[in-house]
Amino acid sequence: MKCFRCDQTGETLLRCSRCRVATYCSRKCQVEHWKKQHKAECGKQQLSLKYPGVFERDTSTFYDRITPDVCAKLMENGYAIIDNFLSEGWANALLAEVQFLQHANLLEKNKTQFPKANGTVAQFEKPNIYEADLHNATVRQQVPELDALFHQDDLCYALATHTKLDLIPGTQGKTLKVQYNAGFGGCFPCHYDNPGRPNKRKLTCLLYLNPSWAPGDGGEIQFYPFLAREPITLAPLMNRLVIFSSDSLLHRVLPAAQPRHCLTIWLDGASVNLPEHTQLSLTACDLNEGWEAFTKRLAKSPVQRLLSRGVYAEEYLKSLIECMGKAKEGFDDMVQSHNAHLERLHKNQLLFALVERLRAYR
Ligand SMILES: O=C(O)CCC(=O)C(=O)O
Ligand SMILES: [Fe+2]
Repeated sequence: MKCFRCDQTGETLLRCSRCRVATYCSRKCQVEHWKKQHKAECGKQQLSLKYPGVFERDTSTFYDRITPDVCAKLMENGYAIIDNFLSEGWANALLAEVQFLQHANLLEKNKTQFPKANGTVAQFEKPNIYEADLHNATVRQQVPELDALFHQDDLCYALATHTKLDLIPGTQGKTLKVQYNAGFGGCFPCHYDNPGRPNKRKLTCLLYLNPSWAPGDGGEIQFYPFLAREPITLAPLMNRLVIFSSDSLLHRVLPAAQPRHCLTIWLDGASVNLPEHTQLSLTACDLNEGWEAFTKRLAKSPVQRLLSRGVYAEEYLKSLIECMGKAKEGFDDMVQSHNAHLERLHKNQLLFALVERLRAYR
C-alpha cells in the first residue's frame, strides 16, 4: 500500500472511512488532501458488507465433522479432506467477507521471505496473490465472521482430541490468513508451511471458497507425499476443508486461470521442530536391511525436509518458474538459492548418495 498522493510506503497509512480504498500517509498528505479533497473525490462509494442469505455460525459442528476417521487419515496419510465443512449459508457469508476485504483494498500483495544464496534474507512478491492476516485488528474489525473464526478454539480442540497432537489453543497458537488469488497464473511454488525453526506450525487447515470452480480453472493444490509415486491434486471447491501436516507435506498450488479464494488456518504445536525433526541420523541398518522401514519413517517425519529439495529438485524448479515467471523480480535469487542448496547437498557425499537412492526409489 502506498500513499495516494506522495507515493510514500511504509508509513502509517490512513484509509478513507467511506470508500475504504484511498490511503494517505499520516503526515502532510492526510491533512492537505484527504480532508479537503478526497471527500469530494471518493464520491461516497461506501462499501458495505452484505451477506447473501441468513446463516448460523455454530462452531460446535466442528466436533461432528472432524471425526476419529478423518483424524486417522490425517495421521496416516499426512492429509485429510472434509467436503461441505460448514453450513452453506455460513460458507457463503465467509466468502462475502473475503470479497469485501478484497474490494475494500484491505488485502495486500503477498510477501514471502526467502533465504538468499549469500546467507541474507530476500523478500519477494508472489504475482497475483493478495492476503490479509487476521492478527491485524484493522482487518479483523471489518469482518465479524472471520473474526469469530479467528477467535474460536473448537477447530483446535476437535483436531487435538482425535490426533493427540499438542496443538496450542488461543490466538497465540493460530494464524488465519485470507487469500485472494486474482488468477492470471497466480500460484505457489513447492514448499513446506513449516520449513524449520522458529516456525511453530503443526497443522494447516485450508477452507476453499470458490462456488463456480470448474476443471480448467486451475488453482488446484498439489501434494507430494514424500517418496509417493504420484502427486495428489485437489480442486479448491466451495466449502472444502483440507487439513495437512505443516511440517511434513511438500505442496504447491498450480497456476490459477480464474480468481480464487482461500482461508488458511495454521495451528501451532507445542513440540514442533524437535532435534529429531531437524537433524538426520542414519545407521547402517537404515541403508541396508532396514531400508523399507527407514523410507516409511521418513515419509511421516519432518526430517524429510532436509532431503526434499534434492529428491524433488525438478518439481521445485518447475513450480518456481511457473509461480514467478522468469522475468519477475526475485526469480533469479530464488533459483540461485535453490541451486546453492543442491550444491551443498552434493558436497556431502553421504547425503548426496542417500538423495540419489531416494530419487531412484521414488
Ligand atoms: O492456496 C492454497 O491452496 C494453499 C496456499 C499455501 O500453500 C500457503 O499459503 O502456504
Ligand atoms: Fe502452503
